[in-house]
Amino acid sequence: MTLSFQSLGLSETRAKHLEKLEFVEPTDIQSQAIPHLLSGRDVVGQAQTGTGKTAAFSLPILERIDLKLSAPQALILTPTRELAMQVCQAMRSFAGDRRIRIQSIYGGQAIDRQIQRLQQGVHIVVGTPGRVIDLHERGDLHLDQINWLVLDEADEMLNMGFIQDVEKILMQLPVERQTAFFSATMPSSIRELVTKFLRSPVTVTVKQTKTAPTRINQTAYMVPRGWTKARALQPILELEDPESALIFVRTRRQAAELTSFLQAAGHNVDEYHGDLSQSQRERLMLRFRNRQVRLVVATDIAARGLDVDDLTHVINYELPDSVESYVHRIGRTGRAGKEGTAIALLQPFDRRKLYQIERHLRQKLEVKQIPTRSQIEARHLEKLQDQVREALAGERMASFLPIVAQLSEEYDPHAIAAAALQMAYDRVRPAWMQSDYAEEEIPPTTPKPKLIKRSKTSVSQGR
Ligand SMILES: Nc1ncnc2c1ncn2[C@@H]1O[C@H](COP(=O)(O)OP(=O)(O)OP(=O)(O)O)[C@@H](O)[C@H]1O
Ligand SMILES: [Mg+2]
Repeated sequence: MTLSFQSLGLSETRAKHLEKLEFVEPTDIQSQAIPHLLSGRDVVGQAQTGTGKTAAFSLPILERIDLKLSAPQALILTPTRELAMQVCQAMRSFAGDRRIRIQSIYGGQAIDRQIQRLQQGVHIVVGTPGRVIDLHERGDLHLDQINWLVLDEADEMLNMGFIQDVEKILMQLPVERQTAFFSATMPSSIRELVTKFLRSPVTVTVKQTKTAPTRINQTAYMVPRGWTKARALQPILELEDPESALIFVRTRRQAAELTSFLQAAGHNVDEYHGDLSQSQRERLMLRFRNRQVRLVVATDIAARGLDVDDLTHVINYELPDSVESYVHRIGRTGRAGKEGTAIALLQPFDRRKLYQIERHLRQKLEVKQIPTRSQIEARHLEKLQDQVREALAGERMASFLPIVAQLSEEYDPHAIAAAALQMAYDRVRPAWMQSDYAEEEIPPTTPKPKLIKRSKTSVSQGR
C-alpha cells in the first residue's frame, strides 16, 4: 500500500491541494521526514538529488504556521540567491494559501523592496546568510519568534565560506526551536557541527547503494591528445544533441570564453556565473527554464539545488574538486523520477579525480573516445530520416507534390528525393565538420606510444 500525504499527518486540505500540483504520493524522504518534523523533532535529512527534499521540510512548517502571529516564524537558509527564490516559490505553491506570507531575501536586489515586504509582515523567510544578517542588523528582520530553522544544502552551508555567517544567525535565534538540515550529501566532517547545532536529531537517510541516482546515465569522453577541450566538446554536442544542457566549468573567465566559442560555432548558449548582475542571472534562468536558451555554461553557483524541469544533460567540462560537487552537479538532471545524461570531459591528468568519483559512487564510468565523423554523420542521417517520416505523415507535404510532378518529367523520382535529402542534410551539418574534422585527425588519447598504432587501426576500421 502506498502512503498518502494525509497519512503522514498533513491536513486533508493540504493533501487535496498537493494533488492539484500532481503531488499524489510522497517521495521516500517526504514520508520519512515529515512525521518527525510534525512531531517537533530536529531532523538531518539526506536523500538523492531531485527527490523532493524541499517539500519534505516545507510541508510540516506550512502545516504549523500560526497565521495570527505576524512575525517570521520559519527561516530557511540557502547557499545561493537563485535557490532562495526557487525555494520561496516552491513554498508558495505548496502553501496554496495567500494568507501565509513567504518572502525571499538575498543580495543583489534592492534592499528597500525587501524591507518593505518584511514591514508588511511575513511568516516565512527564505534567504541567503549575508542578506539575512544585514536585514537583522538593520532591525528590519526580527528573529525572536523563529520556531523553525532549515539549512538547505546543509553541508555546503557549514562549509568554510558560510559557517561564520550561519553561526552568527543561529546565535540570534530562540533556543526553543526546531532545526533541520537537508542535503543530498552529508560528508562525515559535518557530524561535529550537527551535534553542535541540533538537539538529539533524528537522522533520516533514504537508503541507497549509490549516491548518484541510477536514472542518470553517466559517461566520460577522453579528449584526444593535442586537442583543446573546446574542440572536443563540438563532436560530443553533435552526437549527444542535448535538448538542454548545463555545462560546468571552473572559473567565470572560462565560462565567458567557452560561451563565446560555442556562440561562434552557432550554438544557442549563454553564460551563468557570479560576475553577472542579479537581474542578468534571473533573466538567464528564466530563459533557460522556458527553453529559449539551450545550453548554459556555468560555474559551481548552479551546482546545488536548482530545479530546471526536464534538463536533459549535465556536462562536466572540467571535473569539480570534490566528489560532493560532482554528485550535486549531475543531480541537476534526472529529477523527479525522470532520466538524464551526465557527461565528463577527461584529460589524462583527470584520471585521479575520476577514480575518486568512481570509488565514492561505487560505480565505474564508461570512458569513450570522442565521436568520429562517421558516427556523427550516421546520427544526422538518422535524425533526417525521422524528420522525413514526420513530414510524410503531415499534410503540408502535399503542397510540394506539383513540384515533384514537374521535376519527374526530367528526372527519376528517386533522384529527386535524394537531391532534396542532400539539401536538407547540408543544412543541418555544422560548418566545422565540413572543414577540419577529418576522422584521421583524431589523435590517440593515451600517451603510451605503443598504443598509437593500434588505435589508428581501430579508427580506420570504424569507417
Ligand atoms: N511527492 C512528489 N510528487 C511529485 N513530484 C514531486 C514530489 N516531491 C517533489 N516533486 C518534484 O520533484 C522535483 C525535485 O524536488 P526538489 O527540488 O525538492 O529536490 P531536492 O531533493 O531538493 O534536490 P536537490 O538535492 O538537487 O536540491 C521538483 O520539481 C518537485 O516539484
Ligand atoms: Mg533541494
